[in-house]
Amino acid sequence: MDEESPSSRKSKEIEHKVYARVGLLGNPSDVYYGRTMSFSLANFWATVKLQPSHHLIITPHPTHDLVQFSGLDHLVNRLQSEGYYGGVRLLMSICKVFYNYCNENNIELSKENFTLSYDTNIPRQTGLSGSSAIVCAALNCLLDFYKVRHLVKVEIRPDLILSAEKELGIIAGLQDRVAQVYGGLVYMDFNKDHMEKLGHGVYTPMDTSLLPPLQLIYAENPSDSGKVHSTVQKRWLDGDEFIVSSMAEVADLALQGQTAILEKDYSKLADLMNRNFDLRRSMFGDDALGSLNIEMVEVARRVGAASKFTGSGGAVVVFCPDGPLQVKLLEDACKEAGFVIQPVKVVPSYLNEDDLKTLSG
Ligand SMILES: Nc1ncnc2c1ncn2[C@@H]1O[C@H](COP(=O)(O)OP(=O)(O)O)[C@@H](O)[C@H]1O
Ligand SMILES: O=C(O)[C@H]1O[C@H](OP(=O)(O)O)[C@H](O)[C@@H](O)[C@@H]1O
Ligand SMILES: [Mg+2]
Repeated sequence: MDEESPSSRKSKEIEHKVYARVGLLGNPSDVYYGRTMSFSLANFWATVKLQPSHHLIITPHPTHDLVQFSGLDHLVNRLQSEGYYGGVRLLMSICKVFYNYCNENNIELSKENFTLSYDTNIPRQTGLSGSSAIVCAALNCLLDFYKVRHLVKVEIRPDLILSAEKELGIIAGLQDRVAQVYGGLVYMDFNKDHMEKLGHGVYTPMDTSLLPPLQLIYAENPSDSGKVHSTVQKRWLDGDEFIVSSMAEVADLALQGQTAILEKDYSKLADLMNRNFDLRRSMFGDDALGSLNIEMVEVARRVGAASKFTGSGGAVVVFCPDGPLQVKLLEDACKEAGFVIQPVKVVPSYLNEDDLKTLSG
């Protein structure tokens, strides 16, 4: 085989950055044929780098995929706080899903190999979609490396990213992946008819400047979306009436929220956000949500702000309807409680021309 010079390999290097996401309204109904409104969060991101190489190599991250420890106590502490998994399995899984999708759709892939590595500053397992940011960035690298971006429709990409996580037994929904493929603020309808007919939801990008200033609170608090969802998913599949009707109400909040945002009716938005969390709490129960997560929501509510989880737990999105003085009160309360608070920065849509050409309609 031809030996390439290091500089020629470097010039073929591909890197993609994908941001965290905030579920603003309607989550977790995306897992249950509902609706959500979510946006891509500029505060945190994951990057995946692809370099052409002789063999196909998945590089473990030096800290997120730690395999060398100072001793047994270090190993055990690490497993207790962060669990067994980092991002390697995510990268492997998206490679498999991508390869199978291309095969099934007669998309020819050249025989070249690559080395994939990743980095992320998205707080780990905090419901900010750290997992799908890594998968989405890797998919973007593969699409460009094999030059098949124009052959894989934008609407299908969130399904591929989700399949990569389902493959690993992680229960998750599409909202994260849609926000991360599209960028910006997106209203999503996962109605069963659409999903069955089209194979994906209906995604409507919205103007991010319609959003009021929002705050993000988070804690170092790994929560596993798969574990959090498992009991509720089982009850939903069994047709549990309370779960089915509550989930339908959660989905309806996103529909009402779309109108509220378009009309800049922010007091309505505040009510919808609060109701969203209250419904989650009644369905999942306090034990599954965890006291620290509940406290993050309550800290905000004690200063009169509206708050809810960004994802399945670990981070909270807050709206202070009374403005900067209320934000200051919230900052003080977070400091006292030991939570990190940051103003939300929203990422504008980042579909490029090739992506837009694949959009149907
Ligand atoms: N920051 C991270 N670095 C490395 N791997 C991560 C990170 N966050 C999540 N993962 C991987 O993704 C899996 C699922 O994470 P998940 O519970 O969905 O968290 P999140 O809310 O961040 O998406 C984890 O078990 C782990 O394998
Ligand atoms: O429970 C939720 O709101 C979300 O949980 C998962 O996101 P995560 O960031 O991993 O907590 C899931 O992937 C989403 O689809 C749910 O809406
Ligand atoms: Mg996740």
